[in-house]
Amino acid sequence: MSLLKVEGLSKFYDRETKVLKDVNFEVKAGEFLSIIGPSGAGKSTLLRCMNRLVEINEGKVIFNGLDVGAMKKKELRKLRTNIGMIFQHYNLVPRLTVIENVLHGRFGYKSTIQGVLGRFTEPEKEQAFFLLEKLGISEHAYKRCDQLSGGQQQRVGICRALIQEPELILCDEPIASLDPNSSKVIMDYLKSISTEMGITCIVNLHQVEVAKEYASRIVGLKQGEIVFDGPSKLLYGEQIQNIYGMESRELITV
Ligand SMILES: Nc1ncnc2c1ncn2[C@@H]1O[C@H](COP(=O)(O)OP(=O)(O)OP(=O)(O)O)[C@@H](O)[C@H]1O
Repeated sequence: MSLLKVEGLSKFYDRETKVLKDVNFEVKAGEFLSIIGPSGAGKSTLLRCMNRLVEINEGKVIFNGLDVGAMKKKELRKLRTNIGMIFQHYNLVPRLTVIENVLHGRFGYKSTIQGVLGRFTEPEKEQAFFLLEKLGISEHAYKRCDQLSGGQQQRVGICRALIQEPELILCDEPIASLDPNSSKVIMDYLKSISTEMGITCIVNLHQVEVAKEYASRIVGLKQGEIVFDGPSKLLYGEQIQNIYGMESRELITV
């Protein structure tokens, strides 16, 4: 059974423009999939329909056999603990410490009062440290997040997603704000999360060459439609040109 199924998904923010048009694909547990496409193709919107950060207008998103579009508040909360998310601009609370930001990933398991009071158990704190160590940033645990570099902040974002114990991690342009060295570190960690922990990863990327290097499968989106879906090794110049159009000239070096 597939972990995620997208069936006939369409999305419009206003009546005139359909941002996603009849999108269909399935993701199996353990896959490392990249969604690529030019700016405005609908990559972020597609990712956000999967955990309903944006509402679905037509079609279905099925996660673990459950209809995401039909979920009520409580089910949606449960879904979002099961699906971690990593953002281009990290979405951390800058004035809070690294460890506090990581522990925020446990909010989905808490009552509002426990969350507000920052009541976390010892095993949760130990797990937060374990993850920070795994991601090589435990020495920064008590620093404010805004004292960290972009690459380090993104690693905090990954820890926050992992402490949720998710089955799926959605990554929305995780390296778009990072230099090449930090980008490699982040992509290597995401890959190891997938291979070592068996967590399914869907990664929106601008960089075709990075998608080809890391993802086993690529979905190419153009003006809200899937124009490529297949193994990364089968994505060549012609398909890249089809996805990116005029923008593609500088991309066809892969
Ligand atoms: N909240 C919103 N309200 C109205 N229009 C939106 C909203 N979010 C996105 N759009 C529009 O939907 C289209 C797709 O945007 P989206 O961010 O999903 O594309 P993208 O492929 O992720 O682009 P980028 O790579 O530049 O982030 C764009 O035309 C964008 O302007």
